[in-house]
Amino acid sequence: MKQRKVPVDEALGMVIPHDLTKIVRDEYKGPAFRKGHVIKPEDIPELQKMGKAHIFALELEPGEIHEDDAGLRIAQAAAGKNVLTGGPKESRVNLTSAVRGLLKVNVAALLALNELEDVVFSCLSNHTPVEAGELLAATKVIPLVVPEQTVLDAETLCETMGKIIEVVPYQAPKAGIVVTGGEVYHKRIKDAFGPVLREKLQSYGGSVFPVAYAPDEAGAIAEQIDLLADQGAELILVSGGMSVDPDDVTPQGIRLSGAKVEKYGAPVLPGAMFLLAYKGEIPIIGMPACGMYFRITVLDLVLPRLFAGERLRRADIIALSHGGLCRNCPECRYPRCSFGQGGIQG
Ligand SMILES: Nc1nc2c(c(=O)[nH]1)N[C@H]1C(S)=C(S)[C@@H](COP(=O)(O)OP(=O)(O)OC[C@H]3O[C@@H](n4cnc5c(N)ncnc54)[C@H](O)[C@@H]3O)O[C@H]1N2
Ligand code: MOO
Repeated sequence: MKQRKVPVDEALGMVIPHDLTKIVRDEYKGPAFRKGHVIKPEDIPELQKMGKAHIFALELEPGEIHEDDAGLRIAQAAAGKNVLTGGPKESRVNLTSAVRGLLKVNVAALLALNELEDVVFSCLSNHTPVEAGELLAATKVIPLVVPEQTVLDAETLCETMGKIIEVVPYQAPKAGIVVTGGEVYHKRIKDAFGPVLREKLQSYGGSVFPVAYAPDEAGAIAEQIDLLADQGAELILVSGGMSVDPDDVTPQGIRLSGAKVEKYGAPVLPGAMFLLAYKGEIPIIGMPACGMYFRITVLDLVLPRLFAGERLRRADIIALSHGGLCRNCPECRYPRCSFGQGGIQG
């Protein structure tokens, strides 16, 4: 790269090669002059007021690439399904989501990309639920000019290791709910769990069968699970009876329905007594009573992934331990917080 230093008062008609940022009394004001701006007579005193005695005209050598073009090419190489790339802005390129869904980060490829000299790619944590239009990631190169080989290496990496990020839209499985507990079944108290679970399922766009009820008997719980499965439920939540009382028989009921347990006990708080099983292809969740009392629980880490079509295993539940402790903030800002954002899961 060659840079020609030109005194500002001789720069009339020249092209500003990159954004010139104005800092007023230590306050960042954003670019005063955009890259590509052609200097007009009235700009010269303005540039001098900014303290610029010279501007630098940039001449790229063969095999070199400007930061804006490099950032754009890396962003385009990294963007998987449902990820949009914007134009370079102050030399960084933002990647946003085209849809509502689950962000998937190819963690191994992300780390390899950031190993490349002068490349930075920064993103939200793996498995973050995101909205359409939401900022997912940003990328840039560090110097003003990089060897084109750096960009070629980034492009090759995204071809061989896979795209860095994608967003999987939520599918809309038909879901069933079995509310357990003799006190509710015998109508001694009003069901407060069913409506909470129904609303949560519907928030991902799913349709929900009418809530089924069962007393604290494993056989009766299994029967309701079987009935829902026969009716075509593709996901079943079973509430309550998940703890250590003698009448907490929901895990037994789930097993009795023929479901195979992946994990009973999640390293997530709230949600420790959570259970995930599969009856054939149908995920069956045993949800402890905390799901009724707390707005955000383990269910909010697991449901978006099930709605995105993931088959979760024991190891996936164990991986939730990193970031699995809710701070129980006075004002909940989930998912804009560390809950469920360990980021180590591949
Ligand atoms: N000694 C221990 N006690 C508890 C433990 C433990 O490990 N050792 N774990 C605690 C944790 S963590 C949780 S979470 C809860 C788990 O509760 P369960 O899922 O077993 O909940 P239940 O016993 O069925 O109910 C608790 C409470 O909530 C009421 N309930 C339940 N379902 C409904 C409903 N559909 N509508 C209205 N109210 C409902 C129920 O009547 C009970 O009062 O256990 C901790 N304890
Ligand atoms: O399953 Mo419980 O969340 O730890 O309250």
